Formats: sequence, structure tokens, C-alpha cells
Amino acid sequence: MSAPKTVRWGILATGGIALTFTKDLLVDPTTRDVKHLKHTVVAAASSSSKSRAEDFLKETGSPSDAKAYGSYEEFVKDPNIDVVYIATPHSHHYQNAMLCLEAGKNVLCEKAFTVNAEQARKLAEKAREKNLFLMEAVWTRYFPISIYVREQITSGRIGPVARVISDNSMALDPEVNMADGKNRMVNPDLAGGALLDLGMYALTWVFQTLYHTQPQKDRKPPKVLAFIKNYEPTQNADEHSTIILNFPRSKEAGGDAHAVATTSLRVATSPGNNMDTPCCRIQGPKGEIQVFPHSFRPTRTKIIDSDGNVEEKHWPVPGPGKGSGWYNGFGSSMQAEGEGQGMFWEADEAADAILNGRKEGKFLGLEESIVIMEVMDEVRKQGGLVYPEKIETTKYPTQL
Ligand SMILES: NC(=O)C1=CN([C@@H]2O[C@H](COP(=O)(O)OP(=O)(O)OC[C@H]3O[C@@H](n4cnc5c(N)ncnc54)[C@H](OP(=O)(O)O)[C@@H]3O)[C@@H](O)[C@H]2O)C=CC1
Ligand SMILES: O=C1OC[C@@H](O)[C@H](O)[C@H]1O
Repeated sequence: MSAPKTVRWGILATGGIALTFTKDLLVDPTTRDVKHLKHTVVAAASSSSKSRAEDFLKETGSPSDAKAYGSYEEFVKDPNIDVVYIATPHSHHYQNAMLCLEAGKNVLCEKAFTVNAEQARKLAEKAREKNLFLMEAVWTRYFPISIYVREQITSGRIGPVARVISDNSMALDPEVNMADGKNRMVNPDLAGGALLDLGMYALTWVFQTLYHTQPQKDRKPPKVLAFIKNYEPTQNADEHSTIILNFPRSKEAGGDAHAVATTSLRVATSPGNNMDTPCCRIQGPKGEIQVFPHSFRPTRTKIIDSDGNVEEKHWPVPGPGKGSGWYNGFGSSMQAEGEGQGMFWEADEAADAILNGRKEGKFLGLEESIVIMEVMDEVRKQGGLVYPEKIETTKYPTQL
């Protein structure tokens, strides 16, 4: 076996998920049986100050020679960076990713990929023009549990999927926790609201079971019917979105399939962190697959065959998780002792792609990210949710 190849990461932004991702990135890959690659952090940038980037590098246990930058513009010029992880709010992804791609950097960009589909299309075009890797960081797609569920579907275990019911909701008590309206979950200037932040996971399960499992040539965008309830205090950020989707499919493939995707930042999928409510039910004529607990970091499946037989599996996230810590943006913990967060799997995929010259993610390519953004555009259109022009624009550069 040849020595593992090292991929050199630069971290753009130093907020909550940047910390979690970077700690996970630095977990030894052999703890999850990955032997052909390694990750290292060579730089981090903060738009606030260089000292914030320095503190971030210390807190994450990054190598002592990693460079701290006080501006994203300076950081992208660093020749030692192979790939940039973007961890700013959704509102900033388009401008930040364009900056990286223009500078010739490969990019792994946090979800939601962009504010709208047109921005996603422009990024995809730029990545192709520059022959660079670009992937939306939907970590859940790379979990072994997701791979297992997709395999159960493609193997025909439950028959052609007829219906998917998927929810990602958290009772965040916004009037208490986000009273000033500045929190990115409710702030229109940061593309706030449940849909882009939490709802995209409800849609992730719908898409990875009903769309991604179809042969590429047969994948067709769904028809969408949606309702939005806006969060009163800030307006133009949804507190619930409810989406009904019809996926056109040939008769041979089982005919059209339906899905319901729901999201909320007022009520929870699992009230009181009760883990017995499935976040997703995937239903076919031969049975049903249930996924627990939260759709972004699922750790349990139940398959109920039509004869009543139940098969349950647990999917712990390998560690050592010490320090890599569960992050939900609000300080609560669902992580079992010694577990990692699970963000390393998407990082492994990005690194593997870069080492092997692939330009897109294996389990979520740019075409699918764009279709999902189109669905969210349609939901916002039907629900009348418009963000400020400066974050909807594709004009680059735009000062945010
Ligand atoms: N995959 C997952 O599990 C999760 C993904 N996310 C995604 O990650 C992204 C960031 O979320 P999160 O880390 O919770 O957000 P935070 O608010 O904690 O961090 C965002 C960081 O972005 C930078 N930033 C640049 N401009 C702005 C601005 N105008 N306002 C606020 N921050 C700015 C700041 O870093 P600096 O000052 O250093 O430049 C800030 O610390 C979102 O897109 C979110 O959807 C979030 C949580 C979990
Ligand atoms: O991606 C995410 O997953 C976990 C949530 O708590 C967080 O708000 C979201 O951004």
C-alpha cells in the first residue's frame, strides 16, 4: 500500500460550523478506515480580523505553521491551499465561492449552496470554465447510513418508492433566542428562514431517495406546490415551509412518485429530543424505510417489510470525537461519547475527487444541487419570500 496523499485545506470563515468541520477534518482518517488520503489545514481566514483567524487555528488544533489571514481576498492568493471550505452564511456563498474559483481554488461550499438557482448555475459554469472541483457540502449524503438507504432502494428491497415523507424541524424559540432579528436563522440579509437552512435537509432525503436513485438519464425535476409562513418580527424569512412534490417517472419505474417535505424553526421533528420520531419515511409496495433521528445527522434505520418483519440498524459515527463536538448552532448535544460529528466523510469525498481529478461530488453533483435550488426558488415564489437584491444578484463582485 502506498503512502497516503495529503490534501491541504484552507478554511474561509471562523464561525460555528467552521470550527466543527475543521476539528472533524483533523480526526485521523484511519479511525474510519480511510487509508489513501490525509487532510491538513494550511490556512484560515476571518473577515473580522487576523487575530480571530489565529485563535481559530489554535482552537482547532491546526498545524502551528498554518497561516492566518484577516481578509478572504488575501487568503485566496495563498498558493499552498488545494481546496477551500466555505463556512459563511448562505447569503455570502455566491460571492465567496466566485472569489475562490476566480483565484483558481477548488471549493467545498456549505449548504444551502447559494441563495437561488441562477447563482448556483453561474458557479457551476465558472468551475467548469476553470476546470476546478466544486461541491455543495451536504455532509449527510456521504454518511454510510445514506449510502445504505440508497442501496436498499436501488436493490428493490421496498419496491419502487411511491412516497417519501421528510421533515427537518427544530423548535428554536426564535422570539427568545433570536429576539434582535440579527441571527442568521431569521435575518433576511443573511438569507434566513427555515427553508434554506433546515428545509434543504428535508429535501435532501426526498432527492437522495427519489431522484438520485434513478439512472441519470431518467432523472426529472419535480413539480412543486408549497406554502410558507413568514416569521412575523423580521418578515422575509420563513418559520415554516411545507412542500408537496410530484416526481415524474415512467410506468416501468413505478409511475409518478410523491413527496412531502416540511421544515420549521418553531416546532421540532423530535420534541424534547425524543429520538423515536422518524425524520424520513420512504414507502414502497414491499415495505418502508424509516430514518432517525435528525435528517442532517441520522444514526438509525428501521426497515419494516410489508409482512411486518422489522430490521433495525444503528449507525454510530466513528471517533475519536473528542473536541470534534456536535454543533447545532444552539449549543445542544446529540453526540454519543467518543463519536465524531461525521463531517469528515464529505471532506474525504472532496479530497478523493481532487486527488483523482474528479470535478464534482459523487453523491451530489452540480446538476442536482441546481435542481434543488430551483425547487427552493419555486417554494419561495409560491410563498412570496423574496430576499434583498444584493444577496439574490449574480453580479460579481457585489459588496455585501
Ligand atoms: N453542515 C452543517 O451541519 C451545518 C452547516 N451550516 C451552514 O454553514 C454556514 C455558516 O453557519 P454557522 O457556522 O452556523 O454561522 P456562524 O454565524 O456561526 O458563522 C458564520 C461566519 O461567517 C463569517 N461571515 C462573513 N460575513 C458575515 C456576515 N455578514 N454575517 C455573519 N457572518 C459572516 C464570519 O466569520 P469571519 O468573521 O471569520 O469571517 C462568521 O463567523 C451556513 O451556510 C449554514 O447553513 C451551519 C450549521 C451546521
Ligand atoms: O446544517 C445545519 O444542520 C444543523 C442545524 O442545527 C443547523 O442550523 C443547520 O445549519
